[in-house]
Amino acid sequence: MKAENIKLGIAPIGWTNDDLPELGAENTFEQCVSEMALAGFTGCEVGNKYPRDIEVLKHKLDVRGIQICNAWFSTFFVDGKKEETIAEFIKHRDFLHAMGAKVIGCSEQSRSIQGQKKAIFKEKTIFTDAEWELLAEGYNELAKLAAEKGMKVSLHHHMGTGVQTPEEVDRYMEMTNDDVYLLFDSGHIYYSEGSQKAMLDMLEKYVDRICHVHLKDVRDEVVAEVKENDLSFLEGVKKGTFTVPGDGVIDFKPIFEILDKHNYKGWMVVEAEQDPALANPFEYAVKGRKYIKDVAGI
Ligand SMILES: O=C1C[C@@H](O)[C@H](O)[C@@H](O)C1=O
Ligand SMILES: [Co+2]
Repeated sequence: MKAENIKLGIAPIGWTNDDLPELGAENTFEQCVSEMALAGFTGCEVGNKYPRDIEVLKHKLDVRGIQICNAWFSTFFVDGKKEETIAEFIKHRDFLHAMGAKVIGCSEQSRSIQGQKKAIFKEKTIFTDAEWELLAEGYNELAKLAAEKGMKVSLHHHMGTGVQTPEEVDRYMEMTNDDVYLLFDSGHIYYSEGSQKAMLDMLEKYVDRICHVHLKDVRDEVVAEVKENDLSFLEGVKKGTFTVPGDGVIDFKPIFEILDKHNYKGWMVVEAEQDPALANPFEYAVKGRKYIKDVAGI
């Protein structure tokens, strides 16, 4: 890949999982960001243990050569919470802007089952036509608010949410304006469809409206167990659904080729939530970084 186009980050979720606080409770913020830098990354997303004071956070990241590139934001437009979502979004946008980030990765969490004890393959939420209108209207508005600060808003397609499958991503992309973007997460689309082709088709189709990339690998044998036993998303995470690129079933070479062919400019963020007691986060960060070097040449 063209090194000048790409910045490489890693998410803190491999050290401490905010969705499952018992995973990695022992890992400190300092350990996490030091190990990210030591593994060869220059950016990261934001976790619950990060200091919220902008100057303190900037300092602790600057000395390690790390910058914030994005942070998750939950929207609730379908639940009818437009005003609350927008008020929270503005605070989140301003925090990210102060930290120097250019993108805001959102997820529509209305009726999401990703944090619930429900069978992830059987009980996902489906939006009605009227709910899709609420979603699109909300994201069109977020894009304008992001643009006020020279930023881009994106939606993270995600297991267990109303925007998970290729058809749902198509609908989101069709119903929103061209200044509303997609956050591409290799692991979530592979998990949803069980297919490398579906993952690449989605990337190729929307690459020009993708403004942020999560690199997540998947263990097929864990997905099979999740399906067979009607496990929830988080039960799967604990068992090791996800891992770093190069450690699972996904071939990332064509992902890198598509991004490169279309001159994608931005961040690729390794995001591999798994139990840090079983998968040492530093060692897995090094492993993911080495795979990217070997396969993408950067
Ligand atoms: O971007 C993400 C943020 C996490 O909290 C989420 O559950 C994970 O799977 C993901 O892709
Ligand atoms: Co992600």
